[in-house]
Amino acid sequence: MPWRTRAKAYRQHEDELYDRLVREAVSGKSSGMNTWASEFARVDKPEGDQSRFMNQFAATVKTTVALQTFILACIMHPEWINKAQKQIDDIVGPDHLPSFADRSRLPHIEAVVRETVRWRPSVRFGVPHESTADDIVEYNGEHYFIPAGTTVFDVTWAIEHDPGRYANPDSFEPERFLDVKGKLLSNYETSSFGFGRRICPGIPFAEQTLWIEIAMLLWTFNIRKAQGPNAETGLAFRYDDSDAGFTGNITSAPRDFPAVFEARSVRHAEVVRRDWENCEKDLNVLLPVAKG
Ligand code: HEM
Repeated sequence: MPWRTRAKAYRQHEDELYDRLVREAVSGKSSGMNTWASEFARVDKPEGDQSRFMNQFAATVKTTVALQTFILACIMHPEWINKAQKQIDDIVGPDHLPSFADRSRLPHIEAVVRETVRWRPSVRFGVPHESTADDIVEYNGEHYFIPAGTTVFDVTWAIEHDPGRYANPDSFEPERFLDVKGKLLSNYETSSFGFGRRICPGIPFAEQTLWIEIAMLLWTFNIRKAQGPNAETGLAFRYDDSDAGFTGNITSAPRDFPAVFEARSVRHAEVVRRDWENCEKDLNVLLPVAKG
């Protein structure tokens, strides 16, 4: 069966599954509880069908925002790129794209993924939760009373930018996750995917997706600022990785920016074209390669 027809069938299957999961979450059937999802969906909103909001949340939070953030980091903090590309070149070589089979031997790419979700978390204020009972929380020797019914935000950005945890938190430095021998530090934890019972269940999927996308992008391209004037203003584009450079409500994505992707060599371009042609012909060619 041609891959587009199969992909359509998968998509339909996925939509049905997703709709069912949303219906069960909204009705409280899945957890037997009065969930945030059901409360949110019950209240009439001018935007209409709330399942669309949830759909959009899952879709946009995914890896898209993190990948845009990664590209902005390549442009604004490029100091680490040579080292990461050297590791890819040493391990993978010039004749094929990286695959998951290389993952354990490319700790630098793993560190780039960790730094991407730390540096500018896609959900920087977390997702609001409502406390179900009175609670007392201890923080830095102080005790705080949180009454039942309080809306609580876990401000991921503040945690990931705590200078007590990370030196120069505003700077993109994947090496912070590596020891002096270039091995991954073992004490990794992140708040970028939330906390506790409702922590993001998509973490392995998100990390794997980001890993393979970042590895392939770095293997293939040099990514740099666009030169020359902005077509709209006639001025050089002003890149911005501050708060003002990001936009969104629950998710926080970089504002649109131009980027140049330059194949690292003629050979790299040939390999990518060859793989692209193969996977255009048959998805079965791509999947085993991606699985490694
Ligand atoms: C870089 C990518 C991603 C980031 C930064 C991210 C982040 C988050 C955050 C912060 C939450 C809220 C957790 C909380 O309430 O404490 C969340 C929830 C959720 N995420 Fe993700 N996520 C990502 C990718 C994904 C992917 C790929 C999937 C699905 C395959 C996914 C599925 C979900 C679901 C279903 C929830 C709701 C969980 C619940 O309320 O029980 N996420 N995510």
